[in-house]
Amino acid sequence: MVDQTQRIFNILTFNQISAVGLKRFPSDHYHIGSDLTHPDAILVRSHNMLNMDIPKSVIAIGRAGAGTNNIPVNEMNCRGVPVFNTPGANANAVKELVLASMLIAARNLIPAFRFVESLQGDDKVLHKQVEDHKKKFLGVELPKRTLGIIGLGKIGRLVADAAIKLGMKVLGYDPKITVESAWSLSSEVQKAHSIEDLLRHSDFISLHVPLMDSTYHLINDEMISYLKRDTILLNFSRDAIADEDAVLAGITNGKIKYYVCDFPSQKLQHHEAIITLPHLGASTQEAEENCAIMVVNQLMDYLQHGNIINTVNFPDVVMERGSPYRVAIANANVPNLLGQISTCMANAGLNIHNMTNKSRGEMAYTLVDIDSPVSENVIDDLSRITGALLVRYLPILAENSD
Ligand SMILES: NC(=O)c1ccc[n+]([C@@H]2O[C@H](COP(=O)([O-])OP(=O)(O)OC[C@H]3O[C@@H](n4cnc5c(N)ncnc54)[C@H](O)[C@@H]3O)[C@@H](O)[C@H]2O)c1
Ligand SMILES: O=C(O)CC[C@@H](O)C(=O)O
Repeated sequence: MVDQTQRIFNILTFNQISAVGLKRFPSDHYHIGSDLTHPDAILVRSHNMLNMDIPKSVIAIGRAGAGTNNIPVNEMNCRGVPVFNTPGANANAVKELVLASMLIAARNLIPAFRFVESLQGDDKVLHKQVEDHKKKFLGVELPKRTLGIIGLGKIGRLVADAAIKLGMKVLGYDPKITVESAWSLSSEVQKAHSIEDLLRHSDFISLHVPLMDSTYHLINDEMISYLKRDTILLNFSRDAIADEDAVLAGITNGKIKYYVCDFPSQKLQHHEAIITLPHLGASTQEAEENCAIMVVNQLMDYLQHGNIINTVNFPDVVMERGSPYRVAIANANVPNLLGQISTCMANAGLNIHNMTNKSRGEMAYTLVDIDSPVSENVIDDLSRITGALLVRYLPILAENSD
């Protein structure tokens, strides 16, 4: 029996994870490194894990950020491995970059800057060139213009708030909006009847949806055909949410004035109407720290106590410890699993102190606190139940257990 406060957890890191977060792992019980061979958990940002062999030892993945399209979530479902993320922890950073991008595009700042950089001659020549040519960079102001926001989650609603404060009208579209988002959304955000409605009536459009099958090429030729002329399109979500060929055609036919996005590609490079940034949305000191702290706290709570908060594949399940002997079971959401767990424990003469079970789609998760120690045989029996994907015994025996 391994006391969870005594054992060592190995955490494999991909990408640069803020030290402010990493140092929350107590160094006597957590080994952190980028070259560990038998990791218990992986900490990642944007590293592409889709075609990678994830060691069988991995029981959790923590994404220090929002998007999890770089992680094989379905494969992890089959293994009963939760994929954590950090909702909202970098939302303000993205919001600020979206605001900056709207202003940069509205005032033609990139071509204006390039123009000034290209000038040659003394100050007198320079000043003349500036005054002769500045009309080419005539911009527009934001108040009273309409910003259409697709996706009103953690980022979309912050962008909406900020745009309203700048005097813009905001149209929002999010058919899957959560109750929490709807409550925190400004009443000044107008609901678009459809995505076409939003596209037809916006001067600026900002995308804030996750990349999934249903959002792949959400912005395509047809959607671009609905745009007004000279729309400014902002994509700080993911590259594949907008079809690059459709965007390029939209620029050529005058529908799109600027495409500002966080995801460079060869097709998008060296184009006057395209501003790409090197995936900078979450790259602020504050966001990196917030994400790292949040994901590390969530991982530790899961590894030591089995609690689950903020995953993309499991329900939130948190139970205060009612006894030192806890079993955590990640299971498929199928009938009679709880009955089989209880029977297995009763057959072993174990008394259940407290138990919780929740499901989300195909996945479910069960925490059971037992009044007495649980033998390895019982854990083996539980693991053999059809649909039980990952069974962990998490006893805390030390006096000072936290
Ligand atoms: N550029 C960056 O560095 C950066 C940083 C953070 C997040 N992101 C990207 O932004 C995305 C959104 O982040 P978030 O924190 O706001 O996530 P979130 O989960 O809080 O919000 C996403 C919203 O999109 C909505 N949605 C889903 N499908 C939709 C559809 N077809 N049409 C309209 N709305 C739809 C959801 O209902 C949800 O409200 C992330 O998934 C990630 O890909 C990028
Ligand atoms: O980690 C990053 O720098 C980017 C994170 C961002 O794309 C996200 O989805 O949260």
